[in-house]
Amino acid sequence: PWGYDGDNGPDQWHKNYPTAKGRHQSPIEINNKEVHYDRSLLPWFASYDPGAAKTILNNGKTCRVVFDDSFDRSVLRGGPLQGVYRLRQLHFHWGSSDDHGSEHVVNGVRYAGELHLLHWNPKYSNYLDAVRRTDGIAVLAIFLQVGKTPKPEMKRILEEINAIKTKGKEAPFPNFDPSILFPKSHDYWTYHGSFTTPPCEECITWIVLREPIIVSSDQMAKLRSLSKNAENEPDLPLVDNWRPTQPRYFRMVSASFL
Ligand SMILES: NS(=O)(=O)c1ccc(NC(=O)NCCCCO)cc1
Ligand SMILES: [Zn+2]
Repeated sequence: PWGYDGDNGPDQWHKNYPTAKGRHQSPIEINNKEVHYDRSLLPWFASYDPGAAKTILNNGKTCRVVFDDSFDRSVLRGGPLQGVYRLRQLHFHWGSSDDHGSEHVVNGVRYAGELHLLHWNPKYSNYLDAVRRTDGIAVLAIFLQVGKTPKPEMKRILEEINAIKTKGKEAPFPNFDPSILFPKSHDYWTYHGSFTTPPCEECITWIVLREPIIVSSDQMAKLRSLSKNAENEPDLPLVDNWRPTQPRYFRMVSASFL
């Protein structure tokens, strides 16, 4: 199956997932020179119910928190979006050291990691139907920057890491409102793109926050202590689960800020 290593890595994905060579792939480089300020862009709002949080799991590719998305319980609205989008899961991408790991790159800057909060459009009957639509999915992306004064709210997720060390491990993760992880500023860039992993469907309205959240080097090391193998297999560190930037082609990246 696909992965991030040489033989099954991002350059090979298109062999089994032809969409990976599409014209609307993610992630991309976001460069100030090519961004268009769009003063008609509205602010975005998240209204999340902490009770919607269910479990945290290691699927061998990332660390994912799953939410109850059986009704409009935790939603994202505004920004470039029409209507509300339901929060389904959040997960992370990170590197093997603090100097890289994010998927999107801003003016040549790679961050240590990137948090993705994935939402789907309930005008479609279910998630799998939404991933087949260009306006089916909205991902809020937040950069993780290593610094001295880490965000205490990250602790809750990282404390659970010990319970999901290996692939397939899952633990209850109740009472969690991910909006506590948001940075102060809601400034964002937005563009149309894809899943950053196979099948790489081009169904995502990306909302990439300009302001990173600060995490500690120890917190990044905690993420890197996850293994991509199952419990009874040789230990393989789960690191560098990020896709390199893809060609922007004829897409416009809009900014909500000057
Ligand atoms: N990194 S990302 O673009 O936010 C992302 C989110 C979900 C997924 N995969 C996912 O939801 N799989 C479930 C069914 C996919 C439909 O083919 C892949 C990448
Ligand atoms: Zn992601």
